[in-house]
Amino acid sequence: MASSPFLTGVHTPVLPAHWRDFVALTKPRVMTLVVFTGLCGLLAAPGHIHPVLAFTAILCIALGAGAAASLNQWWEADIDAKMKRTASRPLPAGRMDRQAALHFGVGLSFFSVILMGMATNWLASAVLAVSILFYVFVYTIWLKPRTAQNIVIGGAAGAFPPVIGWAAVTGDVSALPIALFMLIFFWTPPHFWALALFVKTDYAAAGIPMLPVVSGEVATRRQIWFYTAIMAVAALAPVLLNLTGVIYGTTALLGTALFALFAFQVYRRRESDPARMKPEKRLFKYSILYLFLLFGAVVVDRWLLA
Ligand code: HEM
Ligand SMILES: CC(C)=CCC/C(C)=C/CC/C(C)=C/COP(=O)(O)OP(=O)(O)O
Repeated sequence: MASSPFLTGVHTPVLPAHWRDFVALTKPRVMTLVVFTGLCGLLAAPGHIHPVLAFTAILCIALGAGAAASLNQWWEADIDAKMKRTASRPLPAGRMDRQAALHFGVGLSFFSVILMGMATNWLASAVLAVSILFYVFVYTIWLKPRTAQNIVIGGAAGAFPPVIGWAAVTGDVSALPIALFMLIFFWTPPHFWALALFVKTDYAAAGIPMLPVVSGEVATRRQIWFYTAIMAVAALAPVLLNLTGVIYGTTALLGTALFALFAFQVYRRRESDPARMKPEKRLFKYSILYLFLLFGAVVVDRWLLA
């Protein structure tokens, strides 16, 4: 973009942003999995919800997650500008005014939370509100710039969608959605730190105290392994507690064994072998497939065994 006399700073151009930039602001690729886990929570819940209301509930999760992502980028425009991975986002690239991102994020937050309450119930609406507030205030504003454990606690925000989906149908929260919350909660550290191992130079440049930057690679690899072990317990908990059936049981067992193998390879790794995909990259990619598979299995189980 050519520089404009109306610019008040690098990140605050005066121009109407393209609709595509508003879509980009919602981090659509990451949110596919967020929405999928919410959908699975909804489909696994006992009871009945009208398809139109079910669709509205999932739409609200998507809009709420998009709103939270927009507010995250509104707050982090300067940080994003310093990292190669994020420098081309609408705000650091100067394609959108910061105020527009703020208004979009706040407006969408209210819209999604209120619509959720009107279409389903106010428990689902309240949990959606908590997850947005948690991502923006607890993770983005408070923990992320301060501690290397930022994603462990702050990552809880991303674990709420299955609880929201479940609550939208049942109006309450029981053992299975709590187990699914735990699964995502303990999945997040290996998911993110695996990625942080191969983009850590970016976080160092932006002054964000991500674990590999602060404690080094060896400690990060150890922590990935540690959280994978806890995640394995969370993944198998629904089976042990008899909350799911044989399809989830088999998927969780095999899927988690492979996750543990990849995490162990990350833990053991000392030197790079340029000929092969880095173990951390493999673990990161697999972490996404893993969650899709396990959540899908919860739903298949519920519908086949119903
Ligand atoms: C605080 C917690 C988390 C952090 C810091 C984190 C960070 C990241 C980062 C930096 C990427 C790289 C790609 C990008 O920037 O678009 C990524 C990718 C991804 N994350 Fe996470 N993540 C977290 C939690 C989650 C959760 C809870 C989910 C869904 C349940 C999720 C799903 C994904 C997916 C699907 C991708 C791949 C996107 C693509 O294909 O480009 N993440 N994550
Ligand atoms: C329903 C609802 C509100 C869900 C929230 C979903 C949620 C919190 C997902 C977390 C995933 C995510 C985009 C992390 C990025 O971290 P980052 O922002 O530190 O990544 P960056 O370095 O790419 O900006």
